[in-house]
Order: sequence, then structure tokens, then C-alpha cells
Amino acid sequence: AGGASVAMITRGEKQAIALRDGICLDKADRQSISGPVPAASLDQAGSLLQPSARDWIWLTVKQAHLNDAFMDKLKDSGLLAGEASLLALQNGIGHMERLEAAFPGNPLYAAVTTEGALRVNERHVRYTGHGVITFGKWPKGAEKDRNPQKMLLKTLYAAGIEAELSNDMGNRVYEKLLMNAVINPLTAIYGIRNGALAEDGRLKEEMAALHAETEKILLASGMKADSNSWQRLLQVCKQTAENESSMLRDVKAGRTTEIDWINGGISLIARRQGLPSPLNDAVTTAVKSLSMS
Ligand SMILES: NC(=O)C1=CN([C@@H]2O[C@H](COP(=O)(O)OP(=O)(O)OC[C@H]3O[C@@H](n4cnc5c(N)ncnc54)[C@H](OP(=O)(O)O)[C@@H]3O)[C@@H](O)[C@H]2O)C=CC1
Ligand SMILES: CC(C)(CO)C(=O)C(=O)O
Repeated sequence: AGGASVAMITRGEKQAIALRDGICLDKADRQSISGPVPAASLDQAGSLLQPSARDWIWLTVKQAHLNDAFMDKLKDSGLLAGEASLLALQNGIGHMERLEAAFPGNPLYAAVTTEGALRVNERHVRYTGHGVITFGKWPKGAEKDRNPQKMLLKTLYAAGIEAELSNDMGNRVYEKLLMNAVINPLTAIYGIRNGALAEDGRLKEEMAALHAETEKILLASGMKADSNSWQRLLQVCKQTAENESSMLRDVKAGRTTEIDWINGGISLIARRQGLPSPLNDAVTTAVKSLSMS
């Protein structure tokens, strides 16, 4: 893609074999079937790649997957041995600090995206919404050289992927968190699509209350004030009206949700700031009880 060689790393060998046979990507306008994708399981990654400082490792697992066992496997894989850059695309918060602690020798980048994708099965992905990937060095101001970021940006554009650089990813992560902290738990609790949230008067009041509490906590923690954030939230609901949020999908599939790193993360910040967070606490408990039922 864009002149760069891309390889996919999977959990198990069976998934890698399926990818090596080719993946199918559904787009809104057409179906494109790509050729075989170089792939290996995390255990076998060394047989596929000889990592160098010019490589980028994109981390696209969920927050719950980023546990100590996973970090150890990633270390053992050797993928990060050559000082490759690590780019993390998770929603929520807490992961960057854990990655900083686990991989102090690798350049670390945070990313947020408004792109949407849904895995149908091991070889089949549906593109659910065109968006932008925003990425930048983590922590802020830690970059010695902006050339690697600029090269990646150029490569993404050449591959037809819209992207932008930011030198204030902390703020971008908070802005995305504010959206996810309102839409994800409420759609999961009420079992509705994103668009339905902003169409009902009572639900809109609940959204407004959760938005106000969350915004206050994030502002106290350093997020820049944005007088349009409520309008942007309504806009995201409209733009993704037909989507089931990732949290609703996780609840329906009986998977661990990202609630601990979204609303749970906000409650943690609130405690550090000495602020109350009753609504974030309540939706965290409610979503957890749904995941267990
Ligand atoms: N999908 C989207 O549209 C968007 C997603 N995000 C964020 O991106 C992150 C990923 O989301 P998404 O792609 O939807 O999640 P998925 O659950 O679809 O994909 C996560 C992948 O990680 C793999 N994985 C988990 N553990 C390991 C492991 N130990 N070794 C190798 N592979 C592993 C899973 O494999 P397995 O299949 O075996 O479980 C799975 O294929 C989340 O934080 C999400 O919030 C942000 C914006 C949009
Ligand atoms: C923006 C939103 C709510 C789109 O569905 C999302 O990021 C998610 O579902 O996790």
C-alpha cells in the first residue's frame, strides 16, 4: 500500500493462513478483493519480519487485549527489537501510559480515527464509514525528528487513506473520549443505533447530562475548551446514524467492552481531580452488568 510493504500479525496461525489466502473488503460502492496478505501469528512474527528502526507497528487490538500477557508476547515476538515505531489506535485512555512503561526504547505514537470498520469474519471486513486518522508523537514534545511521521503521512495518502498529523495528541484523545463516553454507553444500555440517541427528547437530555459531566472533568484535566463540542457530538450521531456503536456490538456478542477505559477512565480522572462523576460511575456499572448478563 502506498509503496510500503504491509504484513498482518494475528493471534493464531489459522487466522494467518486465512489472510495469506486473501482478504475481502466491502466498501459502500463496490466490493474489492485484495490479493494474498503476508501474515503470521504473533508467535511466528520473527519468521516474517526482520524489524528495523524504519518500521511502523500498528497496534489495533482492543483495550482489554492490552494486558501484561500480551505485552510480554509482543516483547518476545522481537517486532519492536529494532526500535520500530509503535502506533496505537485504541479508543479510551490508559493504554498510552501502559505502552510507555512496557516499551521505553521505542518511539510511541497515539492515533485516533473516525474511520469505521467492522470485521465480518476472519477474512472479511466491512468498511462502515470514511474518516480521518490523526496521529502524533506521545508524549507531546517528545519527537526528535518529524521526518518519520511525515513519511508515514505521505505513504498513507499514496495508499488513499486520509490522515493528518497533530502535535497535541493528548487533546485529540480527550476530544474523541468525550464522544465515546456519551454515545457508547448510552447506545449499549438502550440497545439502539447511534442515530436514535439524538432523535428522542428524553435520551437527548441524558446525553446532555453525561456530556456536561464528562466535559467538566476533562476540562479540569487539561482538555482545551471547545464551545462546539455538544454540536459535534450530535453531528457524530447523525453521521454514524446507522452504526451500532462498538460497545453495543461488544455487549450483544458477549465480549468484554471498553467501558473501563472510557467512562471508567473518566471516573478515575475525576477522583484524581477531586470532582464527582456520578453519571460516569453509573453508566460504567450499568454496562458491566449488561456484559455479565
Ligand atoms: N472498528 C472501528 O471502526 C474503530 C475502532 N477503534 C478502536 O480500535 C481498537 C480495535 O478495534 P476493532 O478493530 O474494532 O477491534 P476487533 O475486536 O475487531 O479487532 C481486534 C483484533 O485484535 C486481535 N487480537 C487480540 N489479542 C491479540 C493477541 N494476543 N495477538 C494477536 N492479535 C490479537 C483480535 O484477534 P481475535 O480475532 O483472535 O480476537 C482481533 O482481530 C479499539 O480500541 C477500538 O475502540 C477506533 C475507531 C474506530
Ligand atoms: C464514534 C463511534 C461511537 C461510532 O460508532 C465509535 O467510535 C464507536 O462505536 O466506538
